Amino acid sequence: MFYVKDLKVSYGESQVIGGLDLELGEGEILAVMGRNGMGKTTLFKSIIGLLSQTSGSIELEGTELIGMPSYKRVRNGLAYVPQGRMIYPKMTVTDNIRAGMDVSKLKKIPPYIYELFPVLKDMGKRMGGNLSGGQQQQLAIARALVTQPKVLLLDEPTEGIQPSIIKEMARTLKRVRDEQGISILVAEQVLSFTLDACDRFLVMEGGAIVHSTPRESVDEEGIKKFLSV
Ligand SMILES: Nc1ncnc2c1ncn2[C@@H]1O[C@H](COP(=O)(O)OP(=O)(O)OP(=O)(O)O)[C@@H](O)[C@H]1O
Repeated sequence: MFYVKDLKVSYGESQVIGGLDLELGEGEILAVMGRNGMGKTTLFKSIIGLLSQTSGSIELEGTELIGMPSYKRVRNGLAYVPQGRMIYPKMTVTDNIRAGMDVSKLKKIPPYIYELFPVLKDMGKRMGGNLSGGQQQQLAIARALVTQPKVLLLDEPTEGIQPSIIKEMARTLKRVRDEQGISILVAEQVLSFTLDACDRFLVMEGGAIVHSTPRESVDEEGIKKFLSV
């Protein structure tokens, strides 16, 4: 349902991704793993349309997204939670969630958002910036979900989050997939999290995919080697 084909991305003269292919299946949770600087964020930013020097094909349910500005990609069913979350710190939690609703034309925050993230209901009137890291990550995911995407892109969602909350986030992602039918592409360095959450694993090195394996046959030691410096 979602394909990236022969994706090339450059910053000025330097090509960081040189012809990458990937496929995300219907209802799949796919991990893109790799050390810092291997190109995960560049891949995600180019998929959502934040980088201008991008070529190739990015196709969502038959629609070509290359060349479209980000807001049109979101209207076509992509949602993006960037690394560092980027919630609005001086807006309330409720208004942060509502910020995603222009796209979907939802009038009310759907009940499933609060079923997934009860804390966001309790803290609705607080400023986004006053939430803990884990709560801000939940808020960023909630804001992405109210756009009613087909594909959710998450860039290092566990960064700066406590281990107990990381476990909970893996369960949440599976609920999002199971209950909302959303396919998920997640960039990560934390293997315990992707082992809990993901159906398939890709490893990026130097802007290319160098390893691909389904969850059932994952070689943990092999992936750890890719992740260690
Ligand atoms: N704005 C930029 N201009 C020039 N080069 C960049 C820019 N952003 C990233 N790069 C380079 O592109 C490569 C890939 O970086 P990228 O941030 O995509 O990696 P990453 O795997 O997401 O790492 P991290 O986990 O640290 O975000 C690196 O060599 C980086 O130095």
